[in-house]
Amino acid sequence: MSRPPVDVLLRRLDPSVPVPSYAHPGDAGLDLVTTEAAELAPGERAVLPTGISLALPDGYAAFVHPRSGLAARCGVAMVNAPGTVDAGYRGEIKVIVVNLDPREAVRFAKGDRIAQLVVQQVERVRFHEVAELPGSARAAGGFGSTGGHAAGQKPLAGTPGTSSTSSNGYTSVGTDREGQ
Ligand SMILES: O=c1ccn([C@H]2C[C@H](O)[C@@H](COP(=O)(O)OP(=O)(O)OP(=O)(O)O)O2)c(=O)[nH]1
Ligand SMILES: [Mg+2]
Repeated sequence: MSRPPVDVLLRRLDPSVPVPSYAHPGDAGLDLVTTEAAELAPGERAVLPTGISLALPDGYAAFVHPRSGLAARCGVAMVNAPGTVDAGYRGEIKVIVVNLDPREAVRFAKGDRIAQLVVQQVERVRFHEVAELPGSARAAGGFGSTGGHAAGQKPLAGTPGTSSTSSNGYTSVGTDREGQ
C-alpha cells in the first residue's frame, strides 16, 4: 500500500509557473521550470530561478536533480547535482546548470523544464568521536579499489587496493582483495 503524500507549503514567486506535479504515478521527481530565458555557450553555466519557494517539514530535504533528456540531448548538467534544499530554506529554489556540449549553445525559454525536485526524509545525526573506528570488509578501499575501470583510466593515487603498471603505461587494478 502506498504511503500518503507529505504536505508541503509552496509559494509561487511567479504566477505563470505551474505548481510542480508528478508526471506519472510512482515518479520520484517533480519538474522545475526556469522563469528566465537563457542562452549558454559551450562550457558556460548559469543560476536559473524556478519561481518556487517551499517550507519543507522538519526531517525532510528536497534535492534538485538534473533531467536525463536534457543531459542526453543537449549536454546540460547541473554543476552541484544534486542540489540540496534545506527544510529551513525559504528562498527561491535555483538551478545551477552548465552546458557541457563542446560545440553547441543551448537555449532555455521561460517555462522550459530544467531540473527535477526529489523530496526525501533525511536523518539528523549525532557524532561520537572515537580514536579508532570498528573494522569492516571494505576498510578504506574506495575510489576504484574494486577495479572495473575503463581503459586508460587510472585509479586515484594513494587509495588502498592492488595496483600495477603494465607495459602499455596503463595502471590496472586487481580485484583480488585476499591478503589485504
Ligand atoms: O541547487 C540548489 C542548491 C541549493 N539551493 C538553496 C537551498 C539551500 O538550502 C540553500 C543553500 O544551499 P547549499 O547549502 O548547498 O549552499 P552553500 O553554498 O553551502 O550555502 P549556505 O552557506 O547558504 O548553506 O540554497 C538551491 O536553491 N538550489
Ligand atoms: Mg550550506
